[in-house]
Amino acid sequence: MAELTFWTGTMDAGKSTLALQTNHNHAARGRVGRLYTSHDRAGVATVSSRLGLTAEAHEVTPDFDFWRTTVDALTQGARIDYFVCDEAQFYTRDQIDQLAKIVDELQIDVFCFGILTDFRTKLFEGSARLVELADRTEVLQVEALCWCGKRATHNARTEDGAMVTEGEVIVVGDVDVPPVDEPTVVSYEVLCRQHHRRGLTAARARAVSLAPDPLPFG
Ligand SMILES: Nc1ncnc2c1ncn2[C@@H]1O[C@H](COP(=O)(O)OP(=O)(O)O)[C@@H](O)[C@H]1O
Ligand SMILES: Cc1cn([C@H]2C[C@H](O)[C@@H](COP(=O)(O)O)O2)c(=O)[nH]c1=O
Repeated sequence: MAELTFWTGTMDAGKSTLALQTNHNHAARGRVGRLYTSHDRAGVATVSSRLGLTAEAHEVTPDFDFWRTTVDALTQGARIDYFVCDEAQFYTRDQIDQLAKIVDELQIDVFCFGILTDFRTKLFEGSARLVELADRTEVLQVEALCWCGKRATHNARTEDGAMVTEGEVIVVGDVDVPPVDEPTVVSYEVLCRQHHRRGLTAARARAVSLAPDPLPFG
């Protein structure tokens, strides 16, 4: 029986690496797959892992129809055994519905990878629908860590090291710390819930710890 699987974790947890490994392992056994992604940091129609691997993929835009494209391909004689779908948080609710239908009606395995929540801690549309529909939702075993050493569970968006909670939902970016002298750059940092709640990023925690102690006399 084909399955719809959702692999999730914070940014930098290893999802794209696992997506590429999954594709490699299935292809190595002669299975025929298609790789999909949306808004990858490395550019359009690319799946990229921070470990250096990249692969060509099909770009999923909001109007892309998985069902129609797949039925058309099969009708024209193509063989498809599985899909690997990276950055699935950016897919629409309808697109996830189409993927579930493809699993059930066409017996094609669908492996999805994506983050669960955005910088405001709200579920992404695609991820919410995947949690609702997937046969299995798995959390990646490799732990991304907060600066305090606890498991990171949330994705913070930062500007000049300070956490922000307002803005567009989709802003492509990385978890690298931007150079201090650069103009305002949107970046991301993974945090534990406590530090996300308090807006306490690594830069802010460092600034607080370096602040001089108040004098003992008033
Ligand atoms: N220099 C490195 N050496 C070893 N592992 C690394 C290195 N750089 C990144 N990684 C691993 O790659 C992971 C990020 O992989 P990636 O697939 O890009 O994550 P995601 O798609 O979840 O954002 C990190 O959590 C870390 O385990
Ligand atoms: C939290 C959050 C993230 N994004 C973007 C930033 C990255 O380009 C991707 C996540 O990629 P990764 O492979 O999991 O590191 O999503 C966003 O647009 N909005 C957000 O709230």
